Amino acid sequence: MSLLEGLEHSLIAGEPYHTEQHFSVLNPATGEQLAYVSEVDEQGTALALRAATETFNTLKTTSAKQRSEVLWRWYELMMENKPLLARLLTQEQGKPLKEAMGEVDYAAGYIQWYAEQAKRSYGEVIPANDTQHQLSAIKQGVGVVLGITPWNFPLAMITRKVAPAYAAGCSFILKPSEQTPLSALALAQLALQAGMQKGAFQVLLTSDSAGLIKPLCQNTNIRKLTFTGSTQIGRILLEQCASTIKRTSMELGGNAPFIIFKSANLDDAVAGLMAAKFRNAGQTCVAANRILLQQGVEAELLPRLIKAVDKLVVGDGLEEGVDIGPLITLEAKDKAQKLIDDAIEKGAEVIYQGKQQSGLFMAPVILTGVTSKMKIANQEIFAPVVSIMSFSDESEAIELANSVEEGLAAYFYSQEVSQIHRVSLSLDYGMIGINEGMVSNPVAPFGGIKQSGMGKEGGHQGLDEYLTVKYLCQKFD
Ligand SMILES: NC(=O)c1ccc[n+]([C@@H]2O[C@H](COP(=O)([O-])OP(=O)(O)OC[C@H]3O[C@@H](n4cnc5c(N)ncnc54)[C@H](O)[C@@H]3O)[C@@H](O)[C@H]2O)c1
Ligand SMILES: N[C@@H](CC=O)C(=O)O
Repeated sequence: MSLLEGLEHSLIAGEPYHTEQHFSVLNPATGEQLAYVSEVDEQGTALALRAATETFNTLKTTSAKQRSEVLWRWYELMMENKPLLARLLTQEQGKPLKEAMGEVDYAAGYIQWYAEQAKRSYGEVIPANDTQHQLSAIKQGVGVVLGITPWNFPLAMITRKVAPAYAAGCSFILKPSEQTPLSALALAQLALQAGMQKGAFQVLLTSDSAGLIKPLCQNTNIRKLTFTGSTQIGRILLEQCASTIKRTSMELGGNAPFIIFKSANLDDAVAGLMAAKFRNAGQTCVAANRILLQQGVEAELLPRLIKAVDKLVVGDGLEEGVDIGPLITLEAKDKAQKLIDDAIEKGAEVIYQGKQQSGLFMAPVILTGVTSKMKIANQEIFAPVVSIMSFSDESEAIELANSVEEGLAAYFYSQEVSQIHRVSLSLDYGMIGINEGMVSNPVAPFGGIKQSGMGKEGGHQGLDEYLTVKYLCQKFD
């Protein structure tokens, strides 16, 4: 069977699960229906829970080496199917094909990393205070995991959860975004082909996330929830998990400052900003949301920025040469336009406006004179809009940067060694790009602080999210 056949049903205990209720998956570039997928029902959910619980027990009898080998095979299958996966991703999510190819590599990179890390969940021997005891700490899989993922990275946001969970010996039930379920199903089919147990990675499809997820959050068989999405939904899920004291990881929204100091190499800063702002049409959690420009560099920097932005091509991501695909929905485009209008009303100036676009496409916009009073500085724009604020000195830049409730990623450009040291320590963010606009990397701990969430994905830290530490205290006669 081709990878793309049968991507219409939830995948439960290794089989497609058919129901009568359906919802449409649309291509945001063309509006055409890509698939008409079935909604999981209560029976299907119960079946998935049973399979996940049984599989967690089976996984206890597998070695780390066996799980590592399955992950390696899954990685290889992803790479073998890279063009198919990338095309499907562009069709359901909209990002340009070259970015989709990059996401396949990035997503597979997490599987490869955790194939290696699976064998390294070391425990420790603890020196006892006497000679009659041996104390140690071992690590074990946390149990059945529920994962909920967004639409903006339909592959990578899944593999960076499922791969470490499986490496740790956990079974996983995924509820992907209703906008991008097909990539999730394709990933799960490849995992099965790679030899993953049938209940190890199951996918539940629904357009009623709230209805499906609330009882699962309250279910005692599920020991962990890992969520990637907005802060607003993260808050609701934390409340729902409180009754069963579930372990949680929360990868939530950002509002990244991108600070350009006088001492920066301005060509590098523009290149970094283009990557941090325009990847995925601005729809990334780590997108540069507030560009903080030191007074005095505008005259040199802005013409370079305008020149780079003017080269961007907006269009269907499947077309050659396209840099910016459609936004995910009309609401997303309307929201971005409202943020621009509010900023203009409060005194911001549009210094660049690309050619107006129809449908879900949006041309790049550059605004200057943005202040903290404007809505655009206080929420994720999630669109190709560069929003520029200005500051006079380093302490003002840090105060402005830290003035929001989010703390996911921040970026700054400077060539002064002592300034780099000071600013790195002062920014209240989980990830800092220093003279670099792209921080994402499977080998490093990705995650935010403050209201951007808790927990890490990637790095050796990402495995610990799925492990519990058990202390063993053994007495000798
Ligand atoms: N920190 C990170 O690593 C990271 C990565 C990617 C995206 N994000 C954030 O995700 C957001 C964009 O994604 P989105 O629009 O899909 O976010 P969202 O919060 O609307 O939805 C995320 C997921 O939650 C589900 N969901 C929605 N309401 C729910 C409910 N009441 N109960 C249970 N599940 C529910 C959705 O169906 C989707 O699968 C942005 O805020 C972005 O910053 C964060
Ligand atoms: N862009 C992030 C995901 C958030 O949207 C990443 O690179 O992993």
